[in-house]
Amino acid sequence: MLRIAVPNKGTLSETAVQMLHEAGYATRRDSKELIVTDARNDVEFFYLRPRDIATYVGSGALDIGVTGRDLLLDSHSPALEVEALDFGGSTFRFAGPAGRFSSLDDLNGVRVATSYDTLVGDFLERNGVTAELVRLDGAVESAVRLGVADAVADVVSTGTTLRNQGLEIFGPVILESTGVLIAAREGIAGFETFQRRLQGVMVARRYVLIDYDLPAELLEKATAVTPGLESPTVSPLADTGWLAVRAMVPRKDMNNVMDELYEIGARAILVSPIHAARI
Ligand SMILES: Nc1ncnc2c1ncn2[C@@H]1O[C@H](COP(=O)(O)OP(=O)(O)OP(=O)(O)O)[C@@H](O)[C@H]1O
Ligand SMILES: O=P(O)(O)OC[C@H]1O[C@H](OP(=O)(O)OP(=O)(O)O)[C@H](O)[C@@H]1O
Ligand SMILES: [Mg+2]
Repeated sequence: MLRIAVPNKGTLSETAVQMLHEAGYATRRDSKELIVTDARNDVEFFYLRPRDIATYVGSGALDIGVTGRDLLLDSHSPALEVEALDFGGSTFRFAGPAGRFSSLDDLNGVRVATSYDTLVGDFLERNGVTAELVRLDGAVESAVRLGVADAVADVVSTGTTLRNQGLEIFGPVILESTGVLIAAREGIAGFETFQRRLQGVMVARRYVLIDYDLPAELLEKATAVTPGLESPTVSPLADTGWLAVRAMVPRKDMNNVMDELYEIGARAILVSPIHAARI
């Protein structure tokens, strides 16, 4: 039975669990449930703190996990990052009081608060900077105002939390992070099926199906606009001068694609969602 670690709290949890649900797996019914056995799919899910997941997977106690790249690197776990997922994207940055710092070198000799002291320590060391790291559990943006640090290093998404504390980003990007699928090792039995199911959910979210009718002589032009994954499906209409065309297009592009197809001469252009996919 495949043993999978899932975040039980925090930013990654809800989206990760929703993704498992869409991929056809059993999920917990209430937030106190820590283990869910999905016998039909031969998988067992362990709901764990996001920060601990890389440790469980890296030790081999669990086979696979969903966590953040920043948490994986901060843990120094030997777990392998196998795939970037479509959620939990953030940037890891230094920030300080407006105008106080301008470059990484300005951090020499100052106190930097962070919940990711290993990640930040490694970065500073690689760059030859010596700072005093102040390890905090969270809400590190308050550390400067409260006087326990001179600067912070933390996850930035919209930047609202920093702004509200009068802090400004400076220096290089420490890390571009995202939700990731991690594995204890290569070649775990059942891993590929699990991975394909998650990929299927991501594809179903990212793409839509487009159908349209087209005068036959315009097929080449229309194929250039909707090349599909392999190539579009083309079927005859009862009127021999016309074709019906179907292809996948990125959801974010669908309105531009519809406009372009209409201008070329396509009609009856319809878009529908994809509920599930195996690519
Ligand atoms: N605002 C955000 N937007 C996107 N990803 C985020 C955000 N905040 C955190 N993350 C990502 O989520 C992961 C875990 O962070 P999160 O803060 O949710 O966990 P936690 O700190 O353990 O939980 P909690 O904050 O509830 O104590 C990290 O990979 C981080 O990069
Ligand atoms: O750039 P923003 O959109 O403002 O988001 C970034 C904030 O979100 C996370 O905090 P979280 O709510 O997880 O609290 P924590 O710091 O206690 O973990 C992160 O640690 C930042 O503080
Ligand atoms: Mg947090």
